[in-house]
Amino acid sequence: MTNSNNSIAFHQVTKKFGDQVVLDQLDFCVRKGEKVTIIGPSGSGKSTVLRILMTLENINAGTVYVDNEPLWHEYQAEQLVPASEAHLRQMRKKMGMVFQQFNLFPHMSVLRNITEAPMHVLGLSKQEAKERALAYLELVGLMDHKDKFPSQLSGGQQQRVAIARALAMRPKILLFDEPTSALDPELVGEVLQVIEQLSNQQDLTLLLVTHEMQFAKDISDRVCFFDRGKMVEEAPPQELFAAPKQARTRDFLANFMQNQSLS
Ligand SMILES: Nc1ncnc2c1ncn2[C@@H]1O[C@H](COP(=O)(O)OP(=O)(O)OP(=O)(O)O)[C@@H](O)[C@H]1O
Repeated sequence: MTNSNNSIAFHQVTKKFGDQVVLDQLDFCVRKGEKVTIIGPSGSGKSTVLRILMTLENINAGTVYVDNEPLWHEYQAEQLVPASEAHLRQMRKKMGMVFQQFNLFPHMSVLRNITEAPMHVLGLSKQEAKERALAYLELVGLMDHKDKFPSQLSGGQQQRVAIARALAMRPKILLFDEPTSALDPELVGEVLQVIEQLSNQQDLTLLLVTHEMQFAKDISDRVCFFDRGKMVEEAPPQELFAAPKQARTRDFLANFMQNQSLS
């Protein structure tokens, strides 16, 4: 299963909540530098994939590899054993995540929201963390807002801060969980624009869960359709959207188009 081209690999991963099987012996890979979107109906396990990667959820069976190292396990005497907290801490540094609900610290300025983790997790000095934060604020177009508090920003601006905060940890892999779902429609574009800019960074691996089909088309190298805890179909966007091979993918896309035209 380890393949030096892979950034992320799920090998026969099962995840249950009680009796409910949410991921069902899932096999799924993302190559280094690849930009992949996961689409699929509500409850199909899309966010669970991201939460497992961020070590927010454990798995019941199978193995997850990040950068060719097992995430939820580690090797001891060439045997895979459950991961220690130290191993999980080390692995978490490879990834950053942007959540639907921004999750900024409300009592901290925009700048401090971004400098906290580089200082306390990576051990950067205050000055180094500040320089890094300012560079990413520039990238997301929010330099003028560095001293404001999250409540003084629009949802779109808050999400751009959240992206800068994730980038400031210099992750190899960036995960997005429906980053525009909590935004008013007029604020969606500015966030998508920043993500689109990131999608041009060759060595950054992007994995996005989204209901924005046009966006998935525009930025992805590959789109994966999930249903009932399995990956039903995967293809470059122009193929998957124009000529889905599986009936379940066709039904999902047809339903989606119908809802769009009704709304
Ligand atoms: N902490 C939890 N405890 C119990 N059940 C959970 C938990 N987290 C997720 N689930 C259930 O697991 C299933 C998959 O959830 P998940 O959030 O991965 O779906 P999704 O495909 O991202 O859906 P959506 O598009 O609605 O966000 C759902 O039925 C959900 O109710």
